[in-house]
Amino acid sequence: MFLLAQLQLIIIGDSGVGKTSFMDRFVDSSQADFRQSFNPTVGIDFKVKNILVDDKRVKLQIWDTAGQEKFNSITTAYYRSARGAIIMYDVTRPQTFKSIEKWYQLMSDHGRGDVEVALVGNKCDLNSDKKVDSKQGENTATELGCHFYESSAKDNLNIENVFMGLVRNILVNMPLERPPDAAGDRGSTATLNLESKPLPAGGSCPC
Ligand SMILES: Nc1nc2c(ncn2[C@@H]2O[C@H](COP(=O)(O)OP(=O)(O)OP(=O)(O)O)[C@@H](O)[C@H]2O)c(=O)[nH]1
Repeated sequence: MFLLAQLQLIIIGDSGVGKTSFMDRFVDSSQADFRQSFNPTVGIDFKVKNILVDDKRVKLQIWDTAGQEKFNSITTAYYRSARGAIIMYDVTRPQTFKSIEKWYQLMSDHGRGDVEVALVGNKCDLNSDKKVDSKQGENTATELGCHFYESSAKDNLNIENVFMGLVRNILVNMPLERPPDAAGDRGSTATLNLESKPLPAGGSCPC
């Protein structure tokens, strides 16, 4: 049976942690030139990517939010429609790690009760400047009841694992619609009973 899901995911976290770079890398992994310059997001932006998860077609709409606090009233309005949220910090800036609590609280206040969350420590390519230990990230993820990864948008490390892991966890509990061209009975729905696949071993950065 060919099933289709449309999912909205949102990326939140302090300004400069790498949210835009992370989304851009996922949507276009062949990106030859990593953008070193920093152009803070104004308000909110989104990109779409179709993916195949365990032979199911999924259309992802990824919302990239501005990390600057002055945009919070705009960005939180988008939390409600997100099935999955990536809360990101920068492993070289402890202040961005401290902010996780604030972002998680905002998500709890404005998001869906069943939102699936992934905690991501980005910029793990900057190993010599790393100031937030992987263990701290793991412990916080355990407290929040979510999965933990370290990533590098620059070196394209762990990015696909984050998105695939998040989507798999969402799909386990989600009824999927058959696309009209594949369903004899238009508009009918089918419940997909996906087995929860173990997340890739070692979400931590190998660098
Ligand atoms: N070394 C390194 N630099 C990164 C990485 N990801 C992003 N950067 C750099 O960090 C800076 C900020 O990246 P952005 O992706 O614009 O950050 P953002 O979180 O979207 O920022 P806001 O839009 O203000 O919320 C840019 O100069 C990027 O080149 C990474 O994995 N490694």
